Amino acid sequence: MTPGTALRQMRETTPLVHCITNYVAMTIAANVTLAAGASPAMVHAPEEVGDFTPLSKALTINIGTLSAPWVLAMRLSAQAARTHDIPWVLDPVAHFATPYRTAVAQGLLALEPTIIRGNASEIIALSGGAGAGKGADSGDAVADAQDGAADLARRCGCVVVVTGATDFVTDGRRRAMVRGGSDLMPKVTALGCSLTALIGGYAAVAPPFEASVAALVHFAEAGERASGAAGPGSFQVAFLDALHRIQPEDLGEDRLTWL
Ligand SMILES: Nc1ncnc2c1ncn2[C@@H]1O[C@H](COP(=O)(O)OP(=O)(O)O)[C@@H](O)[C@H]1O
Ligand SMILES: Cc1ncsc1CCOP(=O)(O)O
Ligand SMILES: [Mg+2]
Repeated sequence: MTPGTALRQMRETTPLVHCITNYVAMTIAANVTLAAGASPAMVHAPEEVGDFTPLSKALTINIGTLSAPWVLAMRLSAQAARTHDIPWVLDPVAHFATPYRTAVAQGLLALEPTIIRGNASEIIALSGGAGAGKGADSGDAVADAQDGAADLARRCGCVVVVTGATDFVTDGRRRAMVRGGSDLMPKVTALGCSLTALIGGYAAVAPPFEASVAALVHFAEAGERASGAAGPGSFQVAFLDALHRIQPEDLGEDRLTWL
């Protein structure tokens, strides 16, 4: 499925995306997902996620701001997604930073995410390498994460997305890069988390690899359109507008390079 077709289907069906994300990201991730064309719901109480996930067309789990009840909710919803065959996306924010975070990420990995999306430092560490990341921001180049990402994809039977100046996506067999965006994107907090939520929206209507590519192309196009902004503040506004204004025919596959 092409990115344009995926966007058309997402907008026609406005899939409900169950998002468990962090306190920093909640508003922008919801706005990004809405602007692009899906319907996000931020639901994280352990008491209700087991009932809510099965109502959704996709689930996204982001470990940015953890605490024990959230971790329980993450596990319960990932288990529900597996039981009901709902695609789910893992965003392992800074999972290497503390033993607690590492253990939570490994526990979620065992629940077989459909797609993993992280920056280069996160994916290098998740694939067993030693990255330069310290917190939520990457300290590594996407190129250095590619082989580890492909190994991780094969080992986990999932699609792995590595983001940065140029993005990379692999299912362990196919490898593609997506170019575009703006160097203002890493200056706005939680855009990576927002991309994870949007990948959920696309995963509701397209197979995991194609869904990932479509979300990356949509972000790359919107980032480029907003790149004339004076700084990160007005960029965020222009980026949301661009996500909304982009039409299926704007999502050309010319941004994609097969490796
Ligand atoms: N230097 C850059 N140039 C263009 N786009 C970028 C750049 N850095 C990050 N992006 C884009 O920003 C989005 C978030 O990616 P990233 O910053 O890697 O995630 P995270 O916020 O999780 O660290 C992605 O769409 C990515 O393509
Ligand atoms: C700053 C911060 N701290 C904990 S989660 C978070 C947001 C990270 O967002 P992203 O990974 O998209 O930059
Ligand atoms: Mg991130």
